[in-house]
Amino acid sequence: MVPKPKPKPKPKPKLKPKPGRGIRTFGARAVDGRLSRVEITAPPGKVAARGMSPYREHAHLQEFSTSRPAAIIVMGVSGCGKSSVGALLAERLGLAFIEGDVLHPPSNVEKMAKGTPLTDDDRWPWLDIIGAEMAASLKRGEGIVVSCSALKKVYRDRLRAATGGSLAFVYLHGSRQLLTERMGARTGHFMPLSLLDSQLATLEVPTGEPGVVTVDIDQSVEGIVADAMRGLG
Ligand SMILES: Nc1ncnc2c1ncn2[C@@H]1O[C@H](COP(=O)(O)OP(=O)(O)OP(=O)(O)O)[C@@H](O)[C@H]1O
Ligand SMILES: O=C(O)[C@H](O)[C@@H](O)[C@H](O)[C@H](O)CO
Repeated sequence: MVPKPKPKPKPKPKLKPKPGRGIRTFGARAVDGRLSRVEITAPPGKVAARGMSPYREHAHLQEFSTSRPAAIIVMGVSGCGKSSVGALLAERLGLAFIEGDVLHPPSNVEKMAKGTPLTDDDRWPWLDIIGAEMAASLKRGEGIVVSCSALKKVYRDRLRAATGGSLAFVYLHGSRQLLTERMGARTGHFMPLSLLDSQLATLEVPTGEPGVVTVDIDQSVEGIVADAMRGLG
């Protein structure tokens, strides 16, 4: 009896990437003040990797529609330079700037002007107005810089929640002596120097919280803004 020839094993199909489908990876970069998620697609069969030269020339950068505008709060106690730094930072980033003090209910400003520190209950409505303004900007697809004391962690967390969590803080840090000098030299502002100690006592330093850049204010406004921009990345 002649043995039957064994059937030839079928050749395994070669794994072929589907046309046009490279392997994708993601990164982030700042474009015109917006934090953008970028897609890097390598040609079929290659692994995409940011900065890896063999594939770099094939890499295809594509901005995603999920790119998020930047939302930044410049924070700290009275007289630390929030308004001066916030305005210049916004200009440098090409973003709008909101002076948070103008959003205080008039009763809050009257209270501070009389030398009485604000309470949590005074600040909640104000923080909610700031949060709503920032959220509205982001919804329109616009980045925004706001000056706001944001002295306690609960206040910052409320602002983070209002903006969907994508909020950066630039914390302006300075000595009591320097703050006293700057507040003392300032004229025509409702905030009396006598409230500085209550501001410092209320401050919960944010260093170490996510998205916080701490900058020393013992330098020019330009220097502070340059440090802030480096820290923001
Ligand atoms: N880096 C700096 N060097 C010198 N002077 C500064 C600097 N930053 C701010 N100033 C001055 O210090 C004073 C306080 O600054 P600014 O009003 O910007 O602080 P602020 O944090 O917005 O204060 P507030 O919260 O009380 O409104 C102003 O007179 C401002 O011109
Ligand atoms: O939370 C607060 O106690 C206030 O926001 C103050 O910080 C002032 O608004 C500001 O500093 C103006 O001088």
